Amino acid sequence: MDEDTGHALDDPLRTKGTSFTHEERRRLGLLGLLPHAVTTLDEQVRRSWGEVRRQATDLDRYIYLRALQDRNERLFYAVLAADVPTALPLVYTPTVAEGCRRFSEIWRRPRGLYLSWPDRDHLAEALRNRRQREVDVIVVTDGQRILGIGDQGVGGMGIPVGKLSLYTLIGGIDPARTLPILLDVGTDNPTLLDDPFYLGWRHHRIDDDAYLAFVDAFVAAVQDELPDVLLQWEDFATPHAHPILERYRDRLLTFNDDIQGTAAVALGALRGATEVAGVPLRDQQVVMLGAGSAGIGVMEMVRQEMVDQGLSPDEARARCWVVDVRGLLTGDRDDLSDAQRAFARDPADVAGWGVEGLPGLADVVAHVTVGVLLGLSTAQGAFTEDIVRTMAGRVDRPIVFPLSNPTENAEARPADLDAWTGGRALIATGSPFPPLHREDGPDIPVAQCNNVYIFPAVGLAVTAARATRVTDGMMRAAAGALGDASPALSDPRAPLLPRWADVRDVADDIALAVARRAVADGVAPAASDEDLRAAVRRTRWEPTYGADGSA
Ligand SMILES: NC(=O)c1ccc[n+]([C@@H]2O[C@H](COP(=O)([O-])OP(=O)(O)OC[C@H]3O[C@@H](n4cnc5c(N)ncnc54)[C@H](O)[C@@H]3O)[C@@H](O)[C@H]2O)c1
Ligand SMILES: O=C(O)C[C@H](O)C(=O)O
Ligand SMILES: [Mg+2]
Repeated sequence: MDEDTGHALDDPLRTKGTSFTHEERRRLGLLGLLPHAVTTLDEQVRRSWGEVRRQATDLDRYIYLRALQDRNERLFYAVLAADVPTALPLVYTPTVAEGCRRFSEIWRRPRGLYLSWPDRDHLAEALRNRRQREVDVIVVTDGQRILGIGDQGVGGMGIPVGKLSLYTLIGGIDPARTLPILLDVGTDNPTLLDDPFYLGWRHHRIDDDAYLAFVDAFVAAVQDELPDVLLQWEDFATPHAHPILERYRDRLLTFNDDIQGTAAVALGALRGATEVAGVPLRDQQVVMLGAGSAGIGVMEMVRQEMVDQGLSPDEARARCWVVDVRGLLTGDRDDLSDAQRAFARDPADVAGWGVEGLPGLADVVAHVTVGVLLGLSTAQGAFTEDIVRTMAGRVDRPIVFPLSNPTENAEARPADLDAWTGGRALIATGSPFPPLHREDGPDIPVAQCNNVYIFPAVGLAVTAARATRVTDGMMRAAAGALGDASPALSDPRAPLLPRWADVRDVADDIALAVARRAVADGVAPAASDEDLRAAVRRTRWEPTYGADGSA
């Protein structure tokens, strides 16, 4: 935003509202425009939390906080920082799902860029109209696969907005340098197409070559305008997610959060879990329910980790089982993508099971000593009592991660998993759940195995280190540093992932590890550890008021 023409009171990046001092009010032409009292940021934060609590529903809290973000960004981030565990589910998963569903109904003010198919010949012009001149991070979606709730069309914008607010809260990226983008290529959601208030382009989705040409044109415009930006792909449908990542990953500073960020957080959580279970990943049989971009992304990294732990690629593959809506991925199926085919089992592996047709999850768990059960399937309740009890009958500490979002899509509820396994299950979920109750001690928080532990730190790392690519090694480094920070490594009763109170410190550690790896991989300028640590510290933006109204 142009600082010279904007009014300090109305510019969300500059305003302090009632915290402008009397001297600033005189100097900035604000005298008389505010009530007399001068409040501190801390008082504004407490007052805002009172307002948040007073709202009737979480959707109302989301609307309140989004409006605050549009009004006064520093206050918004100070509010979030004051109570991260309470704020996170309100601005992010799961409430953001409702915010996306009802996007057109609750619309207030524009934020970010809407690049629509009818404007396809003017994408560069639209990009030049952005309010932020310099941009460190773009999060872009086309709204087709929002969390586990499907096609939300233009309503998908809630996701880039929410993700970028966590880039700032957790990764310290300056909010003035973040840009949410929605590629509006239509929607196939009949409810939205029939909704008189729908704000997107009312048309069925453009697909195939025309879609790819549109994405190409978008990327070309970004490369022209913002060549150094980190471009994060988010919530693209699986048939587009992998091809898009492969198309651009060697040409841009880019990654797909659902594929790579999810893999890194899952591997990080598995570190503490396998440690407590006393069985390293290389000795586990791992089952994934769901063969979409998220599930396959996680299994790729799991397999790579098994190889790093000493297995051959074939031995590692033999420990991986992937089940989708039809059943087990097997080599005789003709409906698998290349990425899925890498996990297809030889039909001979299961021939002796006596199952007619493709084995399902229950069959796999009945015939294999499964130690790790992961869910990225969107299938509510798919980890049934029978399946979990069978698993728990074979292994001492079953590792069970129902990772689908939002809450209602989870494959199981932690309290049920806890009950069915007599408290032996090692659990992490994608969405937040209440802590597990213990008669003989304090409640145990359930780790939220969500890529929010990863992407803000990756953004901080590439910005600080001035990286030009996101390599697989950098994502592995993120997983490793997160795993090292697991509270379960020192206390087997502790959650598998760091507490929210520590998440910003952990992001610094992850960022340092990722930056180091970027230098080692030759995709960032040479720098010592000390330089990188200083760069991470320097890059971090904090939600405080400057000495006057101009900063
Ligand atoms: N925790 C996290 O950080 C995180 C990150 C990314 C994605 N996710 C969640 O993962 C889920 C999947 O995302 P995606 O992009 O891979 O989706 P997707 O729709 O591409 O894939 C879903 C997969 O699950 C399978 N499936 C669907 N119903 C099933 C059923 N009843 N039984 C067995 N398999 C079934 C499908 O065949 C498909 O392979 C979403 O809910 C998303 O929110 C969570
Ligand atoms: O957005 C989230 O909460 C995680 C993940 O990116 C998802 O798509 O579910
Ligand atoms: Mg996502």
